Amino acid sequence: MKNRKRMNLAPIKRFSPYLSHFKKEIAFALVSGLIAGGTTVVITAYTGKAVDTMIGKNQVLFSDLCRILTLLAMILVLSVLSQWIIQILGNKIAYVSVANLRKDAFNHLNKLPLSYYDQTSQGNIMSRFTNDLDYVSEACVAIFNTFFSGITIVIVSLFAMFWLSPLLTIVVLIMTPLIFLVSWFVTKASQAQFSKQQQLVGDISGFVSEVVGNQKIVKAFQYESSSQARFEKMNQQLLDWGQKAQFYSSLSNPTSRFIDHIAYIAIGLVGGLLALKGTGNVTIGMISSFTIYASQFSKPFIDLSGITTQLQTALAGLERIFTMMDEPIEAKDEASAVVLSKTKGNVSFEHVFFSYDPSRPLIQDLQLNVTSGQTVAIVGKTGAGKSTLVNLLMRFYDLDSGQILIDRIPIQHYTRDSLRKAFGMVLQDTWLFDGTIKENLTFGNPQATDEEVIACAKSALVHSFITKLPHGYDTVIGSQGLKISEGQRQLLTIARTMISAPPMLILDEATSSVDTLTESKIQEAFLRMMQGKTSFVIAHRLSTIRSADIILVMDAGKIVEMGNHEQLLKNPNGFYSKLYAAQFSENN
Ligand SMILES: Nc1ncnc2c1ncn2[C@@H]1O[C@H](COP(=O)(O)OP(=O)(O)OP(=O)(O)O)[C@@H](O)[C@H]1O
Repeated sequence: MKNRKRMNLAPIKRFSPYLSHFKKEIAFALVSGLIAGGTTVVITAYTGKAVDTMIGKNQVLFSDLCRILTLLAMILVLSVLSQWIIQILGNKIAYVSVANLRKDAFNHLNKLPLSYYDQTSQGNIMSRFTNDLDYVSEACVAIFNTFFSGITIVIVSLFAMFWLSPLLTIVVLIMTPLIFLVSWFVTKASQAQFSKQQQLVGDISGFVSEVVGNQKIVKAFQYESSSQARFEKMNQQLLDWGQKAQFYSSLSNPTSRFIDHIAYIAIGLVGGLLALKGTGNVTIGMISSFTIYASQFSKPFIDLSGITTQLQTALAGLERIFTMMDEPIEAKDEASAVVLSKTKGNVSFEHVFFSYDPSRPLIQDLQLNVTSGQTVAIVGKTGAGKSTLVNLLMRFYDLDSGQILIDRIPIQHYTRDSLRKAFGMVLQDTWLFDGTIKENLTFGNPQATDEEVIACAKSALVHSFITKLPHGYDTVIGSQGLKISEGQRQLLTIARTMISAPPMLILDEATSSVDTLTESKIQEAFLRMMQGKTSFVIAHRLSTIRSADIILVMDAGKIVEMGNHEQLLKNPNGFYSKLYAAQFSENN
């Protein structure tokens, strides 16, 4: 059986509260729609009357004609004004309600747990906020504009036509479904091409951003010609579909005009016969009014046929955004949760079990006690679970069972914000935003004084670099400003963490892309920052590992060995000894 695509109207119900803020505007737009529809119909009737004042050569009733034309001009102003008001109100209702929905959706997005981001691609999330919501606002504008004036025009012109001539009205009513059907078929054919085109545009922009964002890799692997070929293939496809879409949509105007004209002919023919027979007081003016009524009556139907596919696309967009808004947010803080303001930095893991995917157990029965000021170096092969440990400390994910305690209180008894604030994080991916160096440095502590900022920058060994820049601490960095090296970025993030003065630290030692001098600077800055603070370091440098109070050796989510450097080396067959021999003995 053919699988028919049905319109799912549930998203409209869900979207209606966003429209309900605009009751006044909707009422006003409906009144304006009534005026616009009414005046359009009256204008048509008076145009017919004006024609009837010009019966033939030397038979023009000038005074009547002038009176009708003056009246027509006044009604025309009213009609244009009311249509303009409808458009303004329609735009306002559409764009403000979609802006409110976008705000709520972003607010929800901010509260979603990391697991949602793990499962959903970035492009997918972004397209909901851009394309999908754009379709919704465009469809809203189109619907409001068609709806508010269209409905009244259809109703009033139908009454006017019946009042003038029921027989001619039947002719119009027979033609209207035909006009609607033809426009609907043409729109459907072109929209099918347009939506294929839209999807391909999305694919092309994804491809271009991937190639642009990975230019170094593209160049290093000489991917240019393959990427060019792939791009050209997509581009050609886009051109083909675009041309097809344009071909079908170019049919829309001539076909609906053609049927319109057939309707005119039918009205002229039937009207002429009636006039000749003297049936129903049909006049030439009335026939000319009727041709206009016929096109006014059918226009909203033609518009409607154009909107149905637009509406479908918008509904699909609404559904996607609401699906995202239905995703469960991070569990709220417990009602009795306290703020972790001053911590001594005692951290323990008690029988912690955790897995990202229940079918693949990861952290199993992890036990660890860290006392205030200790440095914990976490080492292990790739995929051992080092970053996972950090994710759990920050409560990015909740445990399957067991407890993590800070100062003997389970972390879920603290507010999430205060818990995360208690840790300063410096990861491999340095994050700096477009802005001045000072703004970047004080991001975590906007109240920091200039003296504090400078002291921390000195301690992070980045002050002299900053002062040599053209505008010192006010130098703008980022895409619009100065480009800085990876090592400098690292030092700036270290300074930023020092300025926000967190009681505990989570560090991921970057090993790549810096020269030896910068490397030793970063290491020194790290050590200064760690002084006296409980620190968890995903460690790659031998010196950090050797000087750590506790070395956690992880494998497949378990702590396989624990102790300090000397203790662990005592077991020559142990995991650490082997790791040490493999990775560090040369440097030693
Ligand atoms: N968000 C996630 N969703 C599902 N599985 C994940 C997720 N993050 C990590 N994993 C899996 O959990 C395991 C441990 O990953 P983790 O990132 O903690 O290792 P790691 O020791 O930090 O590795 P590396 O040194 O390579 O960074 C891996 O098998 C990884 O595939």
